[in-house]
Amino acid sequence: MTIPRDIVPGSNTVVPSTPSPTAFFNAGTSPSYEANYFPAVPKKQLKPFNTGDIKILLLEDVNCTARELLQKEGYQVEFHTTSFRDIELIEKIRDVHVIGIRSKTRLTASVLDHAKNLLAIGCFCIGTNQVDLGYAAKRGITVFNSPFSNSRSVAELVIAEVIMLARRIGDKSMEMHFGTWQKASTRCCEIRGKVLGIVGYGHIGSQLSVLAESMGMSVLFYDIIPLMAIGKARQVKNLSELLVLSDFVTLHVPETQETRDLIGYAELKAMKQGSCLINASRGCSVDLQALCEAMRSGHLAGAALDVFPREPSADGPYFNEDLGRWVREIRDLPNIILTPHIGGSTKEAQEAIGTEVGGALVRYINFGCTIGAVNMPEVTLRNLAAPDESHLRVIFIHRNRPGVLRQVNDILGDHNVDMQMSDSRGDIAYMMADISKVDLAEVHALYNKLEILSCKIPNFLMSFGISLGLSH
Ligand SMILES: NC(=O)c1ccc[n+]([C@@H]2O[C@H](COP(=O)([O-])OP(=O)(O)OC[C@H]3O[C@@H](n4cnc5c(N)ncnc54)[C@H](O)[C@@H]3O)[C@@H](O)[C@H]2O)c1
Ligand SMILES: O=C(O)[C@H](O)COP(=O)(O)O
Repeated sequence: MTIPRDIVPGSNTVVPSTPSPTAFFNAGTSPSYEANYFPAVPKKQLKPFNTGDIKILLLEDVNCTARELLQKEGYQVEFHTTSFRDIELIEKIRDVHVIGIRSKTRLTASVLDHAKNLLAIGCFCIGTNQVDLGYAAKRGITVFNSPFSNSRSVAELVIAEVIMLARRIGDKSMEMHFGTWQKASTRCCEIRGKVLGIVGYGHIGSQLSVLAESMGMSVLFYDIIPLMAIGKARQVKNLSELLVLSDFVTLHVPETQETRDLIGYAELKAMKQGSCLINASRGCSVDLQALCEAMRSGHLAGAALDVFPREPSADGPYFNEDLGRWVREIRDLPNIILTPHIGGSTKEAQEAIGTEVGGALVRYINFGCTIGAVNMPEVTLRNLAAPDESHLRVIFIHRNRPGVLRQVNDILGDHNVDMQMSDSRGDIAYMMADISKVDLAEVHALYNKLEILSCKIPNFLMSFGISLGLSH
């Protein structure tokens, strides 16, 4: 169905001659309603858009697989290798419909408030702690990530680090670079027969468990939920038990309130004399001052850090304060491997992430499908065998309150509803319906009614319509 540009006054949309998905969107909440709880975003005008109107901002050198995929859909893609902060980020995000980021770009509530057109966020990584997920949901903004495409890369890095720490390779390599030949076996050991303690037995932790056992290590793990152990690994009851028994402790937990300073003075003291610590999860999980002291006293034999309390937004020389307090001291200590957050930075992982998150964004924009979303109910409908221009998909995102669906269905009820699905996640509800046999005038009337409803109800977050005939 071709939606003419004059269907809504004020639209700049030019419908391309080759058919492409065409949609409407409308976002906003009633400013007066529970302003403290739900964001008061100014009401936006309902306007038609087609793929050529969709503006996508990709930051942090998101892989070219994603860029190509999104460009192929006809979206306008702006690409940057670095992350942005504060005013620069706010300026960049103001008009875009989609933003793609990795772990560095902080999308806080105050940044999101400036993103008036934002429909979706793609986190081209595993972690989503850099985004205020709850606030995004309250703004009707759907967030996607890649839950496991870089797990193997992180697990391989950790195995390498276990061996490097056991053989003090970081220091020996540095000595050679600076002209010293120092051949010694003192404080060097094999990893065979040693105990690897994994904290967080999710995608990365469990993958690492397999690799470590195949190298002859014994694996213990601690997780807040009971999990099936792989191979001969064994789940321990608490963190203390793991710390006391392990030769190498490695962290693979998400950033949460509970994992902040997970390893501090008491935990380091509980670790075995001469053991090593590896952190490739998030910088805030280890108290660096405590680590410095544990290393200086000789209680710990080594450490590997891939993540830091703060991280620079661009590549190049860094100052200690760019990474957080105690980094200067850590840089001077022996047998500490420092890497610039490269756990997931491999060709394989980045290509897979680009395809996965890029694909999820295309499915969301073109079909409203939220499968894989981390802050929205996961909703989709089966593909129509032969959709034509009379098929329209309507998406209505609203607060999960009694009566809203009835009001939406009162409007849809005037049409032939082929399929419908709605689901909720906490306070957010997501309704998707496919209607058929609608002509252009009816689409116009339907959207007028939905717009009037969205102005009247305090529970409205976002709605859009997709012409299924064109998106196939
Ligand atoms: N260095 C890197 O480049 C890199 C790459 C990928 C992921 N990461 C980080 O690693 C984290 C883990 O990744 P994943 O894919 O294995 O995640 P995951 O969600 O699959 O697994 C995390 C596990 O940690 C457990 N957990 C949560 N809180 C815990 C706690 N307080 N104590 C013990 N266990 C706890 C969970 O139950 C879960 O089993 C990510 O959240 C991300 O921050 C870093
Ligand atoms: O969360 C992740 O996947 C990792 O921390 C990797 O983040 P990056 O894509 O910024 O390297």
